[in-house]
Amino acid sequence: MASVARVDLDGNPIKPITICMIGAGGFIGSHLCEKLMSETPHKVLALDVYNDKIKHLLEPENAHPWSDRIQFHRLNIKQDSRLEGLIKMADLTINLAAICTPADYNTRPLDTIYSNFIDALPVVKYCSENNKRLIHFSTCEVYGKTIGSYLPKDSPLRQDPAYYVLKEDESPCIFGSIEKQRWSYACAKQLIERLIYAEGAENGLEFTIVRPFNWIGPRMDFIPGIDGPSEGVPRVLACFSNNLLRREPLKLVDGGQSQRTFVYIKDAIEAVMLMIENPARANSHIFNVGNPNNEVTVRQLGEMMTEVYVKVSGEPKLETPTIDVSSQEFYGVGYDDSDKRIPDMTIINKQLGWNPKTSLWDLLESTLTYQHRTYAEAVKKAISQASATS
Ligand SMILES: NC(=O)c1ccc[n+]([C@@H]2O[C@H](COP(=O)([O-])OP(=O)(O)OC[C@H]3O[C@@H](n4cnc5c(N)ncnc54)[C@H](O)[C@@H]3O)[C@@H](O)[C@H]2O)c1
Ligand SMILES: O=C(O)[C@H]1O[C@H](OP(=O)(O)OP(=O)(O)OC[C@H]2O[C@@H](n3ccc(=O)[nH]c3=O)[C@H](O)[C@@H]2O)[C@H](O)[C@@H](O)[C@@H]1O
Repeated sequence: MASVARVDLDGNPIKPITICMIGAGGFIGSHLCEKLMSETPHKVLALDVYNDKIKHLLEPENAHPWSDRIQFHRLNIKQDSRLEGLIKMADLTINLAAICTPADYNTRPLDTIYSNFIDALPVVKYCSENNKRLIHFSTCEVYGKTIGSYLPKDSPLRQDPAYYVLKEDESPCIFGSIEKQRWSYACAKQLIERLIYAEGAENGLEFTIVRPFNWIGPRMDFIPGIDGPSEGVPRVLACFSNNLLRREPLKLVDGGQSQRTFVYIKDAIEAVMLMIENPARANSHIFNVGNPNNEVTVRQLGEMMTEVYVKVSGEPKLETPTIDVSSQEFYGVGYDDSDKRIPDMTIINKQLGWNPKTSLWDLLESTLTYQHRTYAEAVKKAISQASATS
């Protein structure tokens, strides 16, 4: 490790710690492990059922300088007696494990609720009982819909940020009716947030809750039929990437009118690093982590991804680059949507001085360059094999 002492935001030296990272093999976990290995002296106990996305960090033949600082434990937290022991061995637990693809919320609501609430319970309990710090990954979906979405379409108040900007300590959580099973995920995440908050208030649990706002980048989800199930529906970045790779129109659900703010995974990881290394500033807080400057409708996202992909692949644009599909057709019964998601940044700015840097165009350019490099050949091969057998 570099001999220059690393210091926290208050100028104090940072002591190396051991982190129990649950869900370390996923999209966010893989980027966090990479950062911790390449830039810090911390140790990681990486827990997951899969490790494909962190294989490059684990392979001994690469003889990484960090090989004694990362240890993979293949386990399912639903049923594994090793969990408490691993939490006890660490100074900090980070829980990322969850079902978090919207296509599952209304079609597998029980698995969604169990994964996001019931399975997270023992993690909270073991942290609380053993006096271990917890960073828990929640979601911006806990805000649900904006207050403004209930105003008449022509109301001038819809333009007033008071009706749509989402604040950790003020905004309500507005979900649809129970038949709209889309909200099973948000509701389970909300309840685990309330439980963690209560453990802090009643039993002194040291916790930080993260609410990511559409973090995107390389290694997010999967490309159906290549490194995931052919019928699987990942999140929008991977859906649109898959369409672009296969040269088929991007599907805009209900006209692509919903709005999102997208933040580059590498910017967001900087925020998590600040939380890890500044416990006194991060404990007992809930943080929005997003990029309010990168707002687009899903239609605009599709158009921008199409332009960027032309640039990175050198392939011409399709004559019909997008098509509209109904949400019922795409996701099935019980789907509903968040209309707009702008994170208020006051708390994370004040506590951690964090700001996102990367524009939407730039983050799409680096991400789609990765998608093209990683998948274009495999997709071509899969298409030619399918046409040979049909
Ligand atoms: N990516 C985002 O923008 C975003 C936004 C909001 C919230 N989040 C939250 O952040 C967390 C991580 O998200 P991600 O995008 O990295 O998702 P991901 O699906 O890529 O990663 C989750 C990982 O958890 C693992 N996991 C799930 N259940 C498990 C179990 N029972 N035992 C062991 N491992 C298990 C999965 O195998 C997967 O590798 C989730 O809690 C998600 O709800 C992410
Ligand atoms: O990433 C987040 O911050 C959170 O929000 C996501 O929810 P959402 O943004 O609705 O999920 P996406 O699949 O990324 O969809 C974004 C929008 O694109 C639309 N979409 C998706 C896929 C597609 O092919 N076409 C399309 O129009 C969806 O209907 C939705 O309006 C997921 O719930 C979580 O991963 C996470 O908690």
